[in-house]
Amino acid sequence: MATGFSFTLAATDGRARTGVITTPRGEIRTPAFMPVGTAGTVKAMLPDSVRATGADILLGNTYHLMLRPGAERVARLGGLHKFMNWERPILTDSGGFQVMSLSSLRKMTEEGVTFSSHIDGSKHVLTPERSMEIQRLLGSDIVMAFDECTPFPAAQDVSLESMRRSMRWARRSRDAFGDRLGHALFGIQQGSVFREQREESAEALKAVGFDGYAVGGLAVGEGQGQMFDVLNYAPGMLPDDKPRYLMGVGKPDDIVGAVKRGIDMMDCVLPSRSGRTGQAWTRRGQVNLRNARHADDPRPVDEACSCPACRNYSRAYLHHVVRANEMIAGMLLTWHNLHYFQEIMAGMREAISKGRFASWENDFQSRRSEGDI
Ligand SMILES: Nc1ccc2nc(N)nc(O)c2c1
Ligand SMILES: [Zn+2]
Repeated sequence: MATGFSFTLAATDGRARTGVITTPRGEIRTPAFMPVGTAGTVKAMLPDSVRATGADILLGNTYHLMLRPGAERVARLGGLHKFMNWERPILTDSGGFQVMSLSSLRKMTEEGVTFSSHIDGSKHVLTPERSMEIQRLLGSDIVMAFDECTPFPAAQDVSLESMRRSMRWARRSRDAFGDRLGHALFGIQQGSVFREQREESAEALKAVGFDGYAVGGLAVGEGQGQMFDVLNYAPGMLPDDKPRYLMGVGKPDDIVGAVKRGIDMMDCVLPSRSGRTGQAWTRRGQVNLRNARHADDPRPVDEACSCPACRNYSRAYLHHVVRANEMIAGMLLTWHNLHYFQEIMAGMREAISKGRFASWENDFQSRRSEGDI
């Protein structure tokens, strides 16, 4: 156990939980949503703005930062926190998922993965040991074990072999991580949509021992129905006194459904990526600001929202700057979306602490009309 890192459960309501992860760089209120800062920036946001939306922690990526500007360079410059001017906790993904989704000329062996950079074609290697070294060089507070995200769909035997390799890599990650005081190492459960494989993976991870446990291998195209089917049992296989992190999720109703099933942490590019394409997520559904019907609308995106975009700008203005492809469009809509996602998390934390999650969820679902509003 890494001292200086701890998780305290404050309340549960059904399978939903709320609590606090304490780290030397600050507290993380759970359930927590992590904005994605892939290459050392949450796109279109200043770090202070990210904090203003209510984020306690953000996510960085081993794959992107090792390729550019390079992990050793970031370390020479004082580490990722100083480099990107974010002094609160950072969780870094371990790279395997991004290698498989972004790089070319990949070759996977028991040792690890060799690949060519999607930026300049240069050759690179990622192994559990190198991934731990990169995340240490970055100064990551929460390090993810090096795994293979089993592609979906996968035949049962293919999934089994993939999961078992990830479990061998989890052991190597733990051994290479050492005991970085104040830093945590999270294991990642695999096993696709196969219950007995999820069970075997959870047992293997518990035998190694981690500071937190992620549910990996989901949000890979299986759809919400199958994801929830797995979440109906997978989180419960993981230790209940450690944080449970669902990777790559998701839309607002995915997030609520995951917390309802026992998930404590999530990350997704959705609020920032969709903000850059003119999409606003609101408590009543999605608003596509590209749509001409907003051209003369003096109202804010959401009257009930206190973010700078809703306080100071009309839909007409946002429609204009989106259509004109002005930078402020991505800035304002990213800020609004991240603010709204954090509002969902704050609402759930409060509801769980008061034993009112069911009525909060009912209210959340009833406000959302389908389609554009
Ligand atoms: N949907 C996702 C997103 C990110 C992931 N990262 C790792 N390391 N492993 C997985 O299974 C992921 C799945
Ligand atoms: Zn807003």
